[in-house]
Amino acid sequence: MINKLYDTSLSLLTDLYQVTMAYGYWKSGTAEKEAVFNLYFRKHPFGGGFTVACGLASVIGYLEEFSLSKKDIRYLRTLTGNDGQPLFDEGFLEYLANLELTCEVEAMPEGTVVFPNEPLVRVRGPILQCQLLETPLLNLINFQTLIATKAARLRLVAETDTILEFGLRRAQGVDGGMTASRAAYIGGCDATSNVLAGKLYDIPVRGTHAHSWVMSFDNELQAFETYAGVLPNNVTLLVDTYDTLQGVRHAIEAGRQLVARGHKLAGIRLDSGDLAYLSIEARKLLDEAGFQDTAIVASNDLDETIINSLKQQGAKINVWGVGTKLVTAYDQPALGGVYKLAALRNETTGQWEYKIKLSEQAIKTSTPGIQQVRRFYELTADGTPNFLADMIFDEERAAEGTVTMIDPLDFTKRRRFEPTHLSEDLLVPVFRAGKRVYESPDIHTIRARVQTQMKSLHSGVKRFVNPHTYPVGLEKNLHDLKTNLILSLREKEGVVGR
Ligand SMILES: Nc1ncnc2c1ncn2[C@@H]1O[C@H](COP(=O)(O)OP(=O)(O)OP(=O)(O)O)[C@@H](O)[C@H]1O
Ligand SMILES: O=P(O)(O)OC[C@H]1O[C@H](OP(=O)(O)OP(=O)(O)O)[C@H](O)[C@@H]1O
Ligand SMILES: O=C(O)c1cccnc1
Repeated sequence: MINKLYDTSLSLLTDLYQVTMAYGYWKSGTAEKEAVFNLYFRKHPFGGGFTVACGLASVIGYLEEFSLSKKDIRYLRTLTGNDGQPLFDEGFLEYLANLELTCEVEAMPEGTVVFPNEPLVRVRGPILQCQLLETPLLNLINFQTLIATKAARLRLVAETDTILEFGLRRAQGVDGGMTASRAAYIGGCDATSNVLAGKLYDIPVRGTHAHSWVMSFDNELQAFETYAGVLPNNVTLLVDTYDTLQGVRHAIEAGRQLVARGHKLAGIRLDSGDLAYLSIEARKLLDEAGFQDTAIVASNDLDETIINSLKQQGAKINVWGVGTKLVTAYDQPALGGVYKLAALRNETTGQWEYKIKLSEQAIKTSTPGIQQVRRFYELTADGTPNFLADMIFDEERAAEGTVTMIDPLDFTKRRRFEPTHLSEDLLVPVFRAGKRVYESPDIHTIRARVQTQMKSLHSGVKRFVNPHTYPVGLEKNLHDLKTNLILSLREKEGVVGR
């Protein structure tokens, strides 16, 4: 998908330090060592209790296209160190020029509801390759996941109302706008004003008109009549250019002419003032004039908090136009996803060596292992799954039979699940030996997945204020492995430090 936007190789879309480390691995003869990296985040965005995974389609596009072009190599050749000498030698550049990805990639399908510390993507392969992918994978997953989550929050408050994404004009550049439009649709918006996103991603496009249309006429009524005459099948009139309620009366007049010609007044749009009061008054005027089916669209710096408040005030708004605060994730501009080394194969013994990054903060200590996530659920009376808990386990050390899941922040909190318990493993194979083995569902299917996943989440987890923490634990073998690694590392580092 991103490759549709850029007519250039994106293989250098990485941080320099990934390339210098790759050089280091190559030079020291460890480039082919088999490694496992997990991509995960530590904290839900927006103070929420859930996150919606998004961006895998871009990751797949990136990985499938990965190949350093002659121009890429020529550029790398120009890079110099602080002595003015080339950073990389020719042998390495030749290695990169011929590099084909051979990694295995597992990932959560887009639209999956995910939780802190769960791998959204797992990459296994030669460490040099895994390392180069750190930055692009984070770039592609972090932002899209953030926006899909924001949109899912909007969907929660908007309930069955229509949400239009209007963000392109204030998005973070071209790519920010394009990927935000896609992620916003996946998260729960119904359509976008972004025409290129409509074309490239098959998202429905919708829109009204701007104040300039009204201002370009001698008077508002003339502007409305002309618009209705030109586009009788797409008439949503912006009524607040001069006086909102007077604007509604003008819209009704233009609407009557439309009806006389066999068309309808689809909507009016409010873009300023007290949206609760104005929508209630506008609704009365429209209903009294027989325009019960005419929708009231509202826009103006909306977000989930304002929409929630407007609903509580009894606002009569059916369509929410949300731009800036959605596509820029205004209140939290980044998801803090990270990509950490979790295991390295010892070439002599053939065994995995588990890796961990220690931190003063327990939450920042990474979890080792070739991780998979098992989601336990039950079926409610109407057959809807009800998610109970997620268990992170090491695929190569999974316990047989009854499993014990341990809360990573409090080892005394444990849950047991019988092997017969309903469950689903969330990471699916995406690449095998560098070849794609997974077909991304179409965007509408991904969007529908978000809503079915959200239905399976307990309402407390979806609450905005002090949400309930969904249980995510480590399977006992993985918990023990992690604890022992921490203890032995502390001991080792302590000895070195003395
Ligand atoms: N009844 C309401 N309750 C809560 N928030 C509201 C209500 N009505 C409008 N808002 C929000 O309050 C903010 C008001 O924006 P602003 O200060 O720009 O006022 P305005 O009347 O829209 O002026 P402007 O013409 O400059 O856009 C917007 O984010 C809007 O969505
Ligand atoms: O407020 P957002 O959520 O970003 O939604 C998009 C905004 O873009 C348009 O305004 P415009 O760019 O004409 O400027 P305005 O902010 O002065 O209305 C539209 O009228 C909305 O107000
Ligand atoms: O179509 C609209 O009403 C629209 C589009 C972009 C931004 N604001 C409004």
